[in-house]
Amino acid sequence: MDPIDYLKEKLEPEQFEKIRAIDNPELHEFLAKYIKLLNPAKVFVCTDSKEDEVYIRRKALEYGEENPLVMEGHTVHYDGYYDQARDKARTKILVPKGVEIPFINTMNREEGLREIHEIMKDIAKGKELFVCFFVLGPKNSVFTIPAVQLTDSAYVAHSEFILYRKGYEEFRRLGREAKFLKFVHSAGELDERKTSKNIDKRRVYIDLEGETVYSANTQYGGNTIGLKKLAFRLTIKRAVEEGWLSEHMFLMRVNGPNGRKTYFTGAYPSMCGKTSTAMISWENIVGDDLTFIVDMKGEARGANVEKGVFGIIQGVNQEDDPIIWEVLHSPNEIIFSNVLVKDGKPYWNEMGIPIPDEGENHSGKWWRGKKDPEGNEIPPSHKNARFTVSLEAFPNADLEALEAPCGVRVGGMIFGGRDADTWPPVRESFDWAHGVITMGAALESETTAATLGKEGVRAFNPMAILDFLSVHIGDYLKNYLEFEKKLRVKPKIFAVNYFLRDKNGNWLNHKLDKAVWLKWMELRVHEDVDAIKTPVGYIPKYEDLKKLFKEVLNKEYRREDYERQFTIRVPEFLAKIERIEKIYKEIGNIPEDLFKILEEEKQRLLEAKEKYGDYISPFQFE
Ligand SMILES: Nc1nc2c(ncn2[C@@H]2O[C@H](COP(=O)(O)OP(=O)(O)O)[C@@H](O)[C@H]2O)c(=O)[nH]1
Ligand SMILES: C=C(OP(=O)(O)O)C(=O)O
Ligand SMILES: [Mn+2]
Repeated sequence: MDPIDYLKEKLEPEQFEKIRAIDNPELHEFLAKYIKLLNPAKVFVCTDSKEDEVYIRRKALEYGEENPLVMEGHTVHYDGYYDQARDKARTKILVPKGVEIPFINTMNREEGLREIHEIMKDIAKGKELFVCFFVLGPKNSVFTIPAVQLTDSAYVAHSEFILYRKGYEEFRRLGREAKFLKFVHSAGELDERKTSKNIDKRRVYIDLEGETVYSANTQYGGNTIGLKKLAFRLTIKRAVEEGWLSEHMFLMRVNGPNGRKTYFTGAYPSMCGKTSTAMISWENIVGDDLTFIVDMKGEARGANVEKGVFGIIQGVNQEDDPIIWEVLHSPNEIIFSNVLVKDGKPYWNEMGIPIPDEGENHSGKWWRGKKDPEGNEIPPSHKNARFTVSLEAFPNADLEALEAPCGVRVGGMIFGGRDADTWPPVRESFDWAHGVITMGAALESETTAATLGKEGVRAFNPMAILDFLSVHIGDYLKNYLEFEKKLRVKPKIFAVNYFLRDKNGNWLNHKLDKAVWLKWMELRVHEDVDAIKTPVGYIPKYEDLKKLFKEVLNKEYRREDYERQFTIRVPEFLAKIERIEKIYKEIGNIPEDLFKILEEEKQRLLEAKEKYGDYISPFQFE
């Protein structure tokens, strides 16, 4: 049967008309195929109208995937107890037979498609299926990528309305021209708490060839929100093929002297500080997770892929995060996930106020001391509990930059991770290639609760992107190195580390110190301050930081703190280079420059060691 005829027969006339209004046979074919396969009782098609959005929100409550909280606009959603993070093991990139890509969990495409289609057969039986249209990036711009999402979860659809720009009209405008991404999701059978029941059949399969991602038997946003980490795999591939950058980066404005606005991107692995950095009260957030960077007339221009925040709530407190705190306590449209609820109010770990001793959380009815089946004590909220809210709710959002069709000029790019013992808090690369290789490609970070599995293990994570990489790392790095040649004005590249510890495991920095590093980087982009040359890049001078600590945080910054934080740890740096070299040597197709640049860094470190010893005070280099 012709797809359009099938849709006419299956959908109610009002819904069918919405589909018919989009002149795109490829879309019709896709919809017909998956509506047939998933076999829902009912289909709802979302246009860009307010009513359709309200309908989704209402359905999330009606179907019990969300429950209202006392504050207007607030709801709570729970994911299953074992469905609280990204499932790396069961997330696979589908590739042609025989193809293996280093570090990437791949599967033979035909086999994967067969398996997922089997799992998804009749999976939405008895449920309502939502068909939603969005765009990645600002509308009608060089960044725009249209996407269609099928899901039987009103929670997923609701999250997407908060996080992405509506795209129905864009599909109508583009018609057959739309080169769109496709997402098919089903939460599968739900239990009495409305959480996915068949976790053993949880799958996230990414079909690069068909630009389609399938997600089944899971609800956690990192596994299900199509336009977020699922689309990211597809856009990385497009970017590498087309010569631009699709990155795991926040995008923010740092306010310099005399009203100067400088935009920065920052790539840190999940749970390593993207949202907390972009949210610093006196700077301005444009995005907190995903950024597209293209060259335009020789400038690197960045745009937020999204328009909302799916942020980690643990640790959000009134003192360090006054703006998020205020937003979370105002009648905005917010979905709280996997938090503790008592008397209709949400609570989370480390929120800086007393938390009730019982209530409801991701484990069901909860009381202090409750243990899970593995014997672990269950905290009030899950470590990876989140809030979902639109950027419009934030007084510190730079909404003009958010919607700018040409994006904003990127002045600096930052790489960072959880590193207890090697990298200083902030440093600047000698040039683009030095930054790309020694800061981006050499990034390591301790694993976190954002993915299932053991936490706190140091892991190779180039550009904070390893979990999402869909192409060979060599091709990805070549594209990065090539990108520089398109640029007349090059962003400076920096590395940060918020997570240095002393021998007793105490942090060497406060959570807000990052605000100072940002101001220093802003000055460096414009060469307003000098810096100290070390074997691993430029680091700040003590006097400049002392002044900034006073101005930004009204804090005294002691010489001994500076010295401890910015000591160049030669043995750790050398060990790291060795680990990184070994990793890259074991795989082919790596740009020669990578080994050359690492070797040069090693030689500089060895020379310094000869002269000053293993642990070198920053004052030695002045
Ligand atoms: N010790 C320490 N923890 C931090 C710092 N910045 C953020 N965090 C914590 O790191 C976790 C993840 O931060 P978030 O910004 O949400 O990470 P994202 O996933 O990269 O967006 C939160 O629990 C924060 O409280 C910091 O400077 N120092
Ligand atoms: C949604 C996620 O994003 P992040 O932790 O990077 O904010 C995730 O990693 O699942
Ligand atoms: Mn985040």
